[in-house]
Amino acid sequence: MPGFFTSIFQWISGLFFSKQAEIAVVGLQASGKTSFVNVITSGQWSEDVVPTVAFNFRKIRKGNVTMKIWDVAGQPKFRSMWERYCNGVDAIVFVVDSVDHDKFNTARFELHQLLGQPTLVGVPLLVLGNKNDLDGHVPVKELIRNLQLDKISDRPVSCYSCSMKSQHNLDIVLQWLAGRSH
Ligand SMILES: Nc1nc2c(ncn2[C@@H]2O[C@H](COP(=O)(O)OP(=O)(O)OP(=O)(O)O)[C@@H](O)[C@H]2O)c(=O)[nH]1
Ligand SMILES: [Mg+2]
Repeated sequence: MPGFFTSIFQWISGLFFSKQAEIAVVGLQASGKTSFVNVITSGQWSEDVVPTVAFNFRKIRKGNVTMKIWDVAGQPKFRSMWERYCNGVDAIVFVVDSVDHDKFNTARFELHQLLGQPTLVGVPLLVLGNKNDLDGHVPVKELIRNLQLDKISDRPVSCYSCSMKSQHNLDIVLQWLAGRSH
């Protein structure tokens, strides 16, 4: 019976205190965007993820926060779509494969190109250095340097090292996202 009253209380407080956050997840192909969305949605890690074509849309509820998430494809032919999905969101999540050193230059170029769009001025940015379960991953400090995140001054910027596979740091990532809700 106490469980019943707790559920009723949670339902009622959800009605009065519910918040929303709309989030766009972008980054180069195979950086782990879909894995990120899968893990935070279902808590399930899987090696078998197919490359995204165009985009996936997911809606999830974490506590009293409902998140609408655009998981946008990262292959070159889809990158011109990123701006459209980032326009009007509460946060942009840019996922980087922190082991794939050869792609840091391209990631930096695409990120700064995106942030240079007049429609996206001021939108908060979260950069995730993913795959830190693997040897050779770069730490946050190096990622900040490689992606020139210190040159971004027109919006709040955060950067975390994480792993979708081990779920390392996903708690602080979710906290950061919940902090963008309104
Ligand atoms: N070891 C490890 N592998 C990961 C991690 N996250 C994702 N992967 C793997 O990286 C590959 C690409 O993951 P996806 O989630 O499909 O990447 P994506 O960014 O959505 O790729 P596109 O949809 O093509 O843009 C898959 O084989 C995943 O299993 C991680 O944290 N650690
Ligand atoms: Mg994908």
